[in-house]
Amino acid sequence: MHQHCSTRLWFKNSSVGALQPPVPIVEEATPSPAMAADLPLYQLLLLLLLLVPLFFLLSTRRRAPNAQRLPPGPWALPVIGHLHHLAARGLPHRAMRDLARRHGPHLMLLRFGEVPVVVASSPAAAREVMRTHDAAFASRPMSPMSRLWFQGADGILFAPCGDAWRQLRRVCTQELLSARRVQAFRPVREDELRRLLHSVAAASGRRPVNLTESFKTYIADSTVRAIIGSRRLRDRDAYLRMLKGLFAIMPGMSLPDLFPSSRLAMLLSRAPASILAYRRSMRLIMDGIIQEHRDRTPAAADDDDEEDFVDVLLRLQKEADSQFPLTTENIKTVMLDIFGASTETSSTTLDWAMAELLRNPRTMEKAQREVRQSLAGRRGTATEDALADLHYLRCVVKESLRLHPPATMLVPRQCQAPRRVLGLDVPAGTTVLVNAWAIGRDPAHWDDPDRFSPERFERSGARDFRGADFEFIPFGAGRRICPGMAFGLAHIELALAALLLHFDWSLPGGTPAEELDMTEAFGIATPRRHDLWVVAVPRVPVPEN
Ligand code: HEM
Repeated sequence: MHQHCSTRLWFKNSSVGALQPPVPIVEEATPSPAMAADLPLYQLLLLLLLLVPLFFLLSTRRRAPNAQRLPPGPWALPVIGHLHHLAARGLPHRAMRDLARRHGPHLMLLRFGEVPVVVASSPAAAREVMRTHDAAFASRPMSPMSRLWFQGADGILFAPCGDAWRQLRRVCTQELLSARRVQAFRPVREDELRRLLHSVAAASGRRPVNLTESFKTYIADSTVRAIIGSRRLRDRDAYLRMLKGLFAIMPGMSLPDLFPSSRLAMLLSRAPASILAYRRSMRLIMDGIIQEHRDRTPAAADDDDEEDFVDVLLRLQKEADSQFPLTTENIKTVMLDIFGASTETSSTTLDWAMAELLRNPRTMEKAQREVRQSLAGRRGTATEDALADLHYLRCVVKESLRLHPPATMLVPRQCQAPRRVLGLDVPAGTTVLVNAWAIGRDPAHWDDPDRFSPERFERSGARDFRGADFEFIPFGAGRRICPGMAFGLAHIELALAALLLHFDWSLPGGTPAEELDMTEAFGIATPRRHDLWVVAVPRVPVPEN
């Protein structure tokens, strides 16, 4: 399949395809049969050389009714395909937006090594992929490195669409990340928030605080507590380092993933050995956690609301009917999936939101006014009951996710059966990326798209991110939409409200707001290039307990 697609693509974009038949020149150069008889041999050969490609071009055109109409794309090189276009243009979501503007504003076909990739860059194309043809595009590509990592226990995040994924998706939406379970973890969130506030308060007024690091700790500790019931994840820092290293290999850009049919790529690349080493070490940590949970007295996990994710998964493993048993390997993958999907996305969103507020002091003032008026007298701090009244704060979070969706290109999908999308053919097996970042900044759908303006979400009928408005899709849409939205937003809104309530904020050394560097870095959740160092001045005392 790959072979077939890439061959077509190369032909389509090769110089033969690009230089359309210059008809007048061909007509001038085409002699009559009588003339041909007088021509010397080399001129005849030249004529043949001109006519043969023309013949093929016309015969392809005549076959047009049955031929595939593939999405357009820029010119490709042999072997590497379009990778050079990306290498020359900085971060992938920006490079692909720029390429799409010139070559395929809705759909664009690229080739990464051997792998055909379609990029959807408009709300119309995103709607086709994630609503009209949702079932056909609901799978994920399984690259050689993913296969090595999962070894049959695919989990949920990167799992191809099938019965095993469906079962785990149900476990996620109905058990692990249901509204009731998110609510049950409220004391954990509030406790971790207190730690965050105390660490900021301890430094405030005296030295700048690294908020980027504080956010990472807050989200990671709260997520770990939800998963394993304790913040004592053995080898936590080593684990986080491994996760980072793993995500640097996994997004399909290693040599074996770019050339899946090549054994040489597998032999030359260091990725397979790294994947296996990470797999061994990370699963060892998971084994320890699972064993501890199995060894616990049943009474310890008796109360439904006290269960952590591992308790739930082990309970379901016992209860599950035998058609799709929940294997221990699968439980480990789900633990890793949830940790990986939750931590970077939520902490990066918090980081961007605070950075935008610092860069836009009037917006910061307005959000603080709302928070302080609304929370005045309520237990002296931010609690989750109060969040429902913070309409402007919610708009701040939405605007931040519009400008800085952590998953800029969502999570890759794969086309399972050939589909015609907006009049163009997407062959089965094609990887599909949706450029959510470009869609959120598209001037055809957003006024002044690069400006941070939460007010745009205050208007009635404003867009929402729950998968119905395809101009705004930071959590994706359709059957693979993020099931952790409520869990993530609960952390983000609570922390923002509390930080705006208790402190006033400025940049170290009196740096003017507009000089805050907002450059993005390459990373699994597209973080800011530099950590966010800030000065916090206490306004409302942080309660002791
Ligand atoms: C700001 C926070 C977050 C953002 C922006 C985000 C974004 C996304 C996106 C774009 C996808 C892919 C959707 C698609 O393919 O259409 C996704 C999938 C997923 N997310 Fe999130 N996410 C966030 C937080 C979380 C949290 C906190 C959790 C878990 C606690 C989580 C768990 C998952 C899982 C398990 C999937 C895979 C779903 C599947 O493939 O069926 N996410 N997320």
